[in-house]
Amino acid sequence: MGSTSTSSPPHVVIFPFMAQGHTLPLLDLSKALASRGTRVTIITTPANAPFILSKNSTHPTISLSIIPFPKVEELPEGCENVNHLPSPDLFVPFINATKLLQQPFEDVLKELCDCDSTIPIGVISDMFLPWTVDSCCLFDIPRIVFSGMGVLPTVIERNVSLHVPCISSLLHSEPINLPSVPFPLNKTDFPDFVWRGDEKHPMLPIISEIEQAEHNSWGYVVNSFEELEGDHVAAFENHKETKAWLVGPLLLHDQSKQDLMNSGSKDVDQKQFSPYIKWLDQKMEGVGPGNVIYVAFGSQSYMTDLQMEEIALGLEMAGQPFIWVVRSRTWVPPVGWEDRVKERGLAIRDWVDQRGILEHPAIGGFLTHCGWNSVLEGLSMGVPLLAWPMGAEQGLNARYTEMGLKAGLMVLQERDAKDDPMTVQHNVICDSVKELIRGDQGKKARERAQELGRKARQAVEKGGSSDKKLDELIECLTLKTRIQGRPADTKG
Ligand SMILES: O=c1ccn([C@@H]2O[C@H](COP(=O)(O)OP(=O)(O)O[C@H]3O[C@H](CO)[C@@H](O)[C@H](O)[C@H]3O)[C@@H](O)[C@H]2O)c(=O)[nH]1
Repeated sequence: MGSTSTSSPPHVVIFPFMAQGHTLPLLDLSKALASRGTRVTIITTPANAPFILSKNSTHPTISLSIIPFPKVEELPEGCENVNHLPSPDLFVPFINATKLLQQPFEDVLKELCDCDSTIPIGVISDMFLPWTVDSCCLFDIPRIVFSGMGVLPTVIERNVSLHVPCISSLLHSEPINLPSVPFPLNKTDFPDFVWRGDEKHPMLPIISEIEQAEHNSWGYVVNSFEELEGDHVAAFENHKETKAWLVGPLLLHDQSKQDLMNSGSKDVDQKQFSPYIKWLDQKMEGVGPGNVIYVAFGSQSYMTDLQMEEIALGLEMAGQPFIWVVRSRTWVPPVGWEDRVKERGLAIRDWVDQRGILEHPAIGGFLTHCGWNSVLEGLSMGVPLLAWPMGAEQGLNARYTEMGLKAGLMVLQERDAKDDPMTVQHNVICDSVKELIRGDQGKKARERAQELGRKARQAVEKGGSSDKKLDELIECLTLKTRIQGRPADTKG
């Protein structure tokens, strides 16, 4: 058994899943690790590299290792990111294609392990890359899982499978009360294939692979913090049979903003002069703080043109200034709409700096699909949420925000006879926006969001709960390597 060289800094390999909602938090984690003296190698593919480089260019101890994305018949040529899939039906073929990254990934690990100073103390890889656990075993490197979600959805999904034998037979309106969940749920808060009891759903074999790989992994890092979800960590660890480190909100660790300010980098100039930030500055002068509603539904949601139309009309009717990130490639606004709202609305058909928008004092609320990153980003900036879940675990996040944290309101979405969601009408959107920005319930939600934002910032400050957990994670990995010997020492 060899001894750990004290001269080289600990080295962690990070392998994000190719979807912005999964990549962004791991880039934040990379920066947080790098700022603690850890060397980081991020694994990615050619088409994803420019985005990662644009976010990480200021950290000399973070490097990129680029492996080729496989050519697969079912996927459009050059499509290397879930956000560029033309249809959600291609999600499963995309996941299956990523399995072909295993050999090139192992080639990278081999190269790193061949040199004493670059042997990784751990690999942090996304849950959607379950096969990485086998690669890690091959080189005797601990694999740590990152799911992108919070703690509670996992605990809730586990509890429902234990306590509600046939969720699909429940009525939509029937409340589900689960032990250790302090608010009632509806069956449609769960992912579709869970509450519909669809045993042939193509995601099920993938979930089973993910669970098996988690079982063989060394631990879990979670983008959440003790003060938010600490009560549910024991149940989470119990279910996953592994230890969980709550190290979030990861976005708040980001020191690069400060670094950039100090270095006078052009990224800061770009941010200051981005048209929507200038527009928000003007709104601040005109209508004061907390009056603009920010509307965005993450990087993966799909919406009908009819629903887009209702949102446009609802925002117009609400009379509140708004910024709306429009992801649809097909929708065109109703005739005259743009002229009618041009004084107080901005519809952007591009990738925006969501965090930059949310931290602007003009923002008073966030109409969101409740992807976990959006929830954390809104709350970290003290912005109350108007929750409109659209899939995955978002229904659970939405219910938690509204009833558990009391930091948001929900858009009322009716369901048809088959329990499919119906188009939300413009008057519902209008009333919900008005209540969030100007109503009493919105005021209470804002106060709660601001309180949670303060707690979130404390968690990542020096000595805060997430700051300590991150130190502990590096320490445990380093110690494990010291005790067991470096992976290279165990080879032939
Ligand atoms: O123009 C844009 C659009 C999005 N974002 C960022 O992209 C991320 C989107 O993440 P999230 O809000 O979590 O939404 P999704 O992209 O839908 O996330 C997927 O991944 C999440 C984490 O696992 C899950 O909670 C969601 O259900 C799942 O849909 C956030 O950081 C946003 O700030 C931008 O910066 N600019």
